[in-house]
Amino acid sequence: MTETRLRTYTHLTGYGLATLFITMLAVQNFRYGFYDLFYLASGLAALTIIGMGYTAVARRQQLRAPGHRFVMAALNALMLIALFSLQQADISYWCLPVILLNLLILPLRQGLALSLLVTVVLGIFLIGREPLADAALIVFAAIILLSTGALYIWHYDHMTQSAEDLSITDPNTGAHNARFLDETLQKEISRCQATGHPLSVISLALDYVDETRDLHGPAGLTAFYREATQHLFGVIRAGDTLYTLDDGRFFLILPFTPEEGVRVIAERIRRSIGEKDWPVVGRVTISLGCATRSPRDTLADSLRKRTDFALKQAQKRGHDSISFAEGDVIGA
Ligand SMILES: Nc1nc2c(ncn2[C@@H]2O[C@H](COP(=O)(O)OP(=O)(O)OP(=O)(O)O)[C@@H](O)[C@H]2O)c(=O)[nH]1
Repeated sequence: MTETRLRTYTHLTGYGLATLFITMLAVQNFRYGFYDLFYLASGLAALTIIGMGYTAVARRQQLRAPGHRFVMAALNALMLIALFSLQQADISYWCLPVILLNLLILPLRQGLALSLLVTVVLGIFLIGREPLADAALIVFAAIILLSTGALYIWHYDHMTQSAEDLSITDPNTGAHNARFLDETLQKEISRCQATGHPLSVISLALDYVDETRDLHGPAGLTAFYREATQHLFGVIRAGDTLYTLDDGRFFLILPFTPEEGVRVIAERIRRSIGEKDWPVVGRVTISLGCATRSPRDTLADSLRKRTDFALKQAQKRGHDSISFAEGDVIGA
């Protein structure tokens, strides 16, 4: 299940349960003739129903959906205004589920800020009206609810983020992995089609891999890939992204980079890797295949194929060289 769909279900369930609970309160108060509380509950129920409608309408944007902020702000404001204007201590219990609903519906910081505000206002109201022990009990319950809910949601957010990072990161090098490459490259291509900005890519491989593995073992090769990743991160500019592929190749996506630009950066990378004395493996060389997106490259796959072909050309013509998808070669 995607995060967007999960949030849609969570928001619908949260608003749905709140609507059920508040409607029961409305009916109960109507039966006993507490019309003020009946009107208050009806107003709150109307807001939670609006929240459900908004969730359904904006179901594809649930990760951002700014409308929830307004619904929840109105719900909290109505509750606090009623607390002071109706002067009924019973309403203080209604604040408890609202605190939980804030945390469930809003992003953690906003939910926490709103719930803290409700708790503080609730405390001020109760201390002025109720015996201290009763006031302390309700405020304590609100704080327990608030901290448990916030802690749980923080933990969930953290776990989701870690799982997401792990699924797109190569565990050895710390760069992004092949799965994320396809996703990002397709997005970059679509962006270029819309804006007309240039886009270039580089496929990069260590020369004489088998010999290096024989000489220094798989651990030596792994150490080189790790070091080279850090080196490349230092060479490329912000906005460029680096990927390590399963066969030991590196791939670079260079947004806003025209053909002349990719020639500059490719040569810079080739030279800087060749000049460095690497731990374990010592001096090494690399080959690079480069391509700049043409209007024919509407799919990530076609741009990757052209780049891989250019890399093969570079490797065929002698190592320590750069080949461009058009066939130009510079270097050794
Ligand atoms: N994507 C990307 N392009 C680069 C990088 N370095 C150089 N280029 C390209 O090469 C061109 C010339 O780069 P440089 O020789 O460093 O000249 P520059 O005037 O300092 O480059 P910028 O001010 O970064 O545009 C740039 O305009 C870019 O298109 C890099 O790290 N990443």
